[in-house]
Amino acid sequence: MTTLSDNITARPTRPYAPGNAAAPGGSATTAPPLLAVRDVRISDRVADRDIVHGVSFELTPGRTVGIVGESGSGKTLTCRAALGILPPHFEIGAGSIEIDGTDTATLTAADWTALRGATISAVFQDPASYLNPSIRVGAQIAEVVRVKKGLGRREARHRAVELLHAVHLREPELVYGQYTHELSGGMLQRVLIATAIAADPRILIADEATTALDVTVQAEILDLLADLRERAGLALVVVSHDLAVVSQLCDEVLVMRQGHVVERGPTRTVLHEPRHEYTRLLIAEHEQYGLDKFLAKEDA
Ligand SMILES: Nc1ncnc2c1ncn2[C@@H]1O[C@H](COP(=O)(O)OP(=O)(O)OP(=O)(O)O)[C@@H](O)[C@H]1O
Repeated sequence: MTTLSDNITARPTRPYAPGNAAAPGGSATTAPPLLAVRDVRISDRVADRDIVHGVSFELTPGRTVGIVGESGSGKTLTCRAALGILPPHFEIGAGSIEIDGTDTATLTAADWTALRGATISAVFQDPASYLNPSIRVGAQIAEVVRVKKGLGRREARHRAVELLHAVHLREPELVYGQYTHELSGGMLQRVLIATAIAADPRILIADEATTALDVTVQAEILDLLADLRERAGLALVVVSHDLAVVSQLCDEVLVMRQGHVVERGPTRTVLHEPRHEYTRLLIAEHEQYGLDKFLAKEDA
């Protein structure tokens, strides 16, 4: 069976060379950033206050940036800004976001609709709330393929089954015909990932995508994301409050607190030699959850 990865790698994309991708922080690189977030400030117009006070990062194909920090620190708003889906009374007050070289400030609503799914996509926590309970999950994926890729019904169905296979769901034909209430949390998260990658995006934002899952399923989903990144050159933004998740997946990490990036750098450096007191606190809090294990693995 043809897998998603086969299909994605077969299409002409910018070259992805794991060894020569940009060093975190953006030094020597051949690939221009797919996503460039430059000193973005996000404000709440109703409350008349700034919520995010200047976030910057660049993401090239095959690379992963992690955003960690306490609840309410602005991680999700930053992602929503990159997806063009800020809540109604929020706005980007300063800075810029470029997706594949295009300043998103110039995009119309129709441009955004075309871009989302096809270039930048996202997976959030609580997959059930993003899927329609009364439509078979496979049909929901097929619909994305039909609308975004312009395939006919039969091809879209075939592609949806391929995608279910690509996210390592066993018996994808069977899963295709199931409803959300028939699937476990881990299966639903895989279905949501399949939906998110259905139109072959180049950037995938995973915002607390594994938070609600038990440890084993979480590890499987993280492996799946890493696999998609390696095989398809996906660029990933991983938002998590869990440093173990970040240490496993991310090349670079931003630590946010109260809307500020208090520390950023290569993941290993930040986690091994934290400079900011808040990062040290986060690390201390996480030690009991097995962060040591991942750090040891990276050192090996
Ligand atoms: N739709 C909204 N309406 C009002 N306030 C909001 C909304 N979305 C976010 N906020 C506020 O903006 C701030 C940043 O929220 P954001 O969701 O980005 O935080 P976060 O770092 O992702 O937190 P968490 O880890 O809990 O998801 C918080 O104070 C939050 O209450």
